[in-house]
Amino acid sequence: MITIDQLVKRRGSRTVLDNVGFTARPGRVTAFLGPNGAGKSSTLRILLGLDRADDGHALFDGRPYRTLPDPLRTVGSMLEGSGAHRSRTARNHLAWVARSNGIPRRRVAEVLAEVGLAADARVRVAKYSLGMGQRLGIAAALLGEPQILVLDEPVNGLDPEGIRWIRRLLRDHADAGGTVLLSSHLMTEVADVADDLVVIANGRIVTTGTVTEVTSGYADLEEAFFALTGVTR
Ligand SMILES: Nc1ncnc2c1ncn2[C@@H]1O[C@H](COP(=O)(O)OP(=O)(O)OP(=O)(O)O)[C@@H](O)[C@H]1O
Repeated sequence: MITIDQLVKRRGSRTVLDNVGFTARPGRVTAFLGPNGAGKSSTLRILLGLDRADDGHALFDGRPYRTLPDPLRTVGSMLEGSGAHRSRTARNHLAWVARSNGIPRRRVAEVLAEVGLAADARVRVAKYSLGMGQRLGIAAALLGEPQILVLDEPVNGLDPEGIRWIRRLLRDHADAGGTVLLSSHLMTEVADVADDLVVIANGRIVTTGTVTEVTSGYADLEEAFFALTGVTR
């Protein structure tokens, strides 16, 4: 379970997160949705201990990320692509992440197969397409077999087959009892896979609920998104 409570983040005189609060529950795919600059990455960075909040809490099963005894086995995350050095191969990168987190080496081959990168495991990351980089980032997130997944824009750069694949992966993870939180700036991208939506605009949560609850009363998914976030077409 992910609990975000009254999160406040200021940058200079600007409040980029204004009392942001929501939960992401086990067995559910929760999509964190909002236009560019709404505050999604800022929230996820605080959740993952990469940035500090000025106020509020962001917790995994009641604990901040920094205090988790075995973080990669509890939470798998991906922010801004793979995070791998360009001169490394996918295999080297994952082996390094596994080694530095006490994860058995056999997991490297397992996750490479799971994300469809086995044949490209010895290719340097510099030669990867955007979609392959996303797959590598997801492979790293899966290494520790975590119960919770936090993924920032995981669909970004994936082709239609890749999008179908990630939706299946996230659905299966939640169906197996996992907690999945993913961010997106496109309602149409997540409506098929998400159970719950959390919509943010200008640093404030504007609505939360199931996909049906959030989109009812609107002509279509895009209409709902534009109306809720105040984005004008
Ligand atoms: N390091 C930073 N310094 C100053 N302002 C920042 C910084 N990072 C983010 N911001 C500002 O905080 C606000 C929220 O940005 P954030 O990246 O969290 O939005 P987002 O919803 O993730 O958008 P996107 O979909 O474009 O990634 C924006 O106005 C952004 O300009």
